Amino acid sequence: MITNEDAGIKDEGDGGAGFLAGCPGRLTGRLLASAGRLLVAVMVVVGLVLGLLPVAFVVATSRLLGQVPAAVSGGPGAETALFTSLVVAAGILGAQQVLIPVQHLLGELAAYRVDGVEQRRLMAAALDAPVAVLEGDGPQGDLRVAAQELEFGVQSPGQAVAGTLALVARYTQLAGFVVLIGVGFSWWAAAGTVGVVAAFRYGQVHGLRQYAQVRAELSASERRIDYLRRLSIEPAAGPELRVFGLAGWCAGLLAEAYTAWLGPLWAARRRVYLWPFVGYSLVGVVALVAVLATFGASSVDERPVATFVLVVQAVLGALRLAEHYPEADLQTAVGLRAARAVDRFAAQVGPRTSEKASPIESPEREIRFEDVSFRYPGRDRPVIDHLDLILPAGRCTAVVGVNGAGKTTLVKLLTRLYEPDSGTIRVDGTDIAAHPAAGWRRRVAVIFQDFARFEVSAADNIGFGAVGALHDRAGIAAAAVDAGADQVLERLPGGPDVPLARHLAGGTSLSGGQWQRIALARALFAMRHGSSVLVLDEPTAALDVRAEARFFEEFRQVTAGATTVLISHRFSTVRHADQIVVLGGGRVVEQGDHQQLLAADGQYAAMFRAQAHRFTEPQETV
Ligand SMILES: Nc1ncnc2c1ncn2[C@@H]1O[C@H](COP(=O)(O)OP(=O)(O)OP(=O)(O)O)[C@@H](O)[C@H]1O
Repeated sequence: MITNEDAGIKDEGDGGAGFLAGCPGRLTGRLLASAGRLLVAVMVVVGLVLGLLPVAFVVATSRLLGQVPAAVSGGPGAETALFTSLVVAAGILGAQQVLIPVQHLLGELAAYRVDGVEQRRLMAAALDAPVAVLEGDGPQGDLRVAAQELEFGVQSPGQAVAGTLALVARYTQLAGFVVLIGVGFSWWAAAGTVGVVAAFRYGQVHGLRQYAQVRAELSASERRIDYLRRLSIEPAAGPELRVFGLAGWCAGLLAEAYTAWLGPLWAARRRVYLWPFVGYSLVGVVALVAVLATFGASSVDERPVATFVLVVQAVLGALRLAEHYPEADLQTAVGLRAARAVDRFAAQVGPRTSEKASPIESPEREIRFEDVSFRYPGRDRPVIDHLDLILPAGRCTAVVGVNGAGKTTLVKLLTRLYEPDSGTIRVDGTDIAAHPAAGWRRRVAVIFQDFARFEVSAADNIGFGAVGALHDRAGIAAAAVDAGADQVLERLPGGPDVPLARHLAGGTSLSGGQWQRIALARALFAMRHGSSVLVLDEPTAALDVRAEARFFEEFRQVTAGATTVLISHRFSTVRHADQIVVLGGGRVVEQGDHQQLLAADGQYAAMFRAQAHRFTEPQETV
């Protein structure tokens, strides 16, 4: 659960809560650097000019009005002076009209650059993250927030940077008007005007920041809405939603989730945004009345018309700056949220590990689990509990056990997707944790129970077993033959290069068993390119009986010399393994070959007989 302190919403000086909110803090500083110094410098200059132009316009038009009496009375050169002032005022107005789109374009460019940098950081961290981090609740929330904001770019870090730079124009303009009031009328009135603007702005910005904080606190609700929305529109659960008549249930849950999200949001909006805004605005109105009363009390006769008009325009111009800034306020209040999420996520992932680590030696004697224990984060009981196990090199070890016994977890430890809490996994005496994980993984080919189905061609799906050898089309074809996937490839409507995703142009889809053969071929292709440890977690669960029998007939030949770990609930295949290990309670409870374990008449024998019984018992006829 992410607290507000974790989320860094209040602190960090990223703008504070004052009317100058949005000014660069540490985080904004880093993001500004991503936009590029030159671009930021140009934007600051454009902002300064854009801020000064309205002030200059007020001066020019006041001067123009001041020149009218002389022009009317026909004084020498008065008409020319009037015309010059008119041209100057029009020029200023024109320059403003030209610069506003320029400011907008530069802002978009800055946002694009900053979001690009953040997006790359996020993707690098996500692809580098240990599975344990990726599966954690907090990191998942951060990933979602960051990916969503960066993808849509509405209130993204880049927009926060663009918004921050847009404030230069606003506050330059305010400073200009204040100077005009000070010089043209009184510095007390100037200070009063600043006070009015500050009060209004504080109400606006403070409220928005509180609102952003509430949004951050509701991220769990947002995630639930996301899940339900995806459930409703994506094809994965579509068939079951329809067959079990779950559409109404899904719609109801979605409505509930929206209410659970919007209720607190609306309440918070009233609490933190509306009422403080009303309060600060009242303060502002009182100060405004005081300023205007002072001004009204002074006699027009005391000052030239031009000065009077100048001050009136300056006061009104400054007061207009007390409004909500659509180009900056929401962006600076919410936009940094994704950048903080990227920072937090990257901090949990730690420094990047090298993909280029050289592979460590293949096992010659054994892979040994020594007193290994492991507990999933948040779980109170260990899944693997002081486990000792030897996997002889070049032999096939089958691992069996009831559902939830920890077989897949064993594979995750072997492939270093998780690290043991205690104990060591050694390859010929060397601790695998002593080397970069990538170096060890290059020796391991694995098919997980829920293997990946990449939305690329069948050939690439196989080639991803050794991505550096993707060009080895003959090897891919041979691996496909070994896995019995050659017929799948041959029957593909557009050949092996059509994408295996129906929503892609020319794409097609495969059956579960066909996919499993592709995944098998992927692991076997990896074996052709340097992997020597083969891990198969339920490799034939989706294969028909003939395909399974054929696979295991050829399996020994294809995997000859490889250190193989085979997890399966099918005892017809397990029985051929050189060694069979029964896992229970996180430890090895039985070990031996098929005959030895049958003779021992323990758990294995009971499980084997139960399964064999199902196939040999005569079926009752009705
Ligand atoms: N990512 C996870 N986070 C928390 N607990 C997990 C996680 N993955 C698995 N577990 C738990 O660890 C235990 C062992 O799971 P594992 O998948 O290793 O079992 P298994 O022996 O492979 O089961 P099966 O035969 O059903 O595939 C189960 O109780 C499961 O709930």
